[in-house]
Amino acid sequence: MIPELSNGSVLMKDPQRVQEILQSMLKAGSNTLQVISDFDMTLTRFSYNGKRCPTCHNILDNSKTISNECRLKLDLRILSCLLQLDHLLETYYPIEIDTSRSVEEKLPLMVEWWTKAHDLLVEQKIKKDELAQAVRESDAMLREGYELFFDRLHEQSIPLLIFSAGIGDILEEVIRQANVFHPNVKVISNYMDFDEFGMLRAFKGELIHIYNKREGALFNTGHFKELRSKPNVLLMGDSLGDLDMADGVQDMKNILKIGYLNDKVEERKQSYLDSYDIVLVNDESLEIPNAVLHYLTSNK
Ligand SMILES: Nc1ccn([C@@H]2O[C@H](COP(=O)(O)O)[C@@H](O)[C@H]2O)c(=O)n1
Repeated sequence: MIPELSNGSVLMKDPQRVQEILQSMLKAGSNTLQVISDFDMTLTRFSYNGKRCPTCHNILDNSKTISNECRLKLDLRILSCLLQLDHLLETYYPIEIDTSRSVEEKLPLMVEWWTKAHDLLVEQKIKKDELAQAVRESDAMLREGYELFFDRLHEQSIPLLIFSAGIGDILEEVIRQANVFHPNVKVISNYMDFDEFGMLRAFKGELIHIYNKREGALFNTGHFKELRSKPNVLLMGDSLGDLDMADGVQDMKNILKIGYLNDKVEERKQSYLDSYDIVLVNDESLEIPNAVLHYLTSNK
């Protein structure tokens, strides 16, 4: 067994099954492996020094660049938008992680959250060239060990699909500024549509939220067809909706699912143990995915 799997933050319902999946994937070889990962709160930290870290959406909500400009212009309408975005987070995030509500009950409310937030962002007239500074000034942080994670996947030519219900333009900027946006990384997410003056006017394509990643995966069959020779999947997520991210994979042989349980641990522990092979509780690092990748690529 991988020694790191004995860490205190690691929970497994069936360690024997994890061992079998790992052995089967090792035998198949790392040239048959692809990684599919969620972004917010999976590749990025959930908290740092006791303070919540921002999601892609929050980076814009909290942006000093954007809000300072609004203040300078004394544009109260835009300032009120920023307050409304904060209010949306306070209203809808507790619903997202509420274990007493079913997915069916939450789904329309999640669509409502994403739609209202995107409408408010469009109202703010965000400029494309403000995004890099908003990310630079933000508290967004990739999890500890991210260089090793991204660099090893790149060196070993293992494709990494980042499948996010966040904002693709922001997510790309975060990994670009961290110097890990390597050519083996592909992103499926919500992308901004800018007008000819570089002003945000809409979001492109179908909305991706936390409960429709299956549709998103099936819509992107082209990507998965290209990876037909890679039927072994390491999946990483932080919500139960992330479990659908590999639904487009062609002729899957093995899948190892690693789930970060960041919040409401006691209420959600059992459902995570029932759904993910490895559950990482309050773990702000990529130590376990890195140990798994080290194991799977060690005999190449
Ligand atoms: N207006 C919004 C909508 C969603 N979020 C959070 O973003 C996360 C989605 O991104 P993934 O990379 O995890 O797919 C989701 O968990 C929401 O909490 C937000 O902050 N603001």
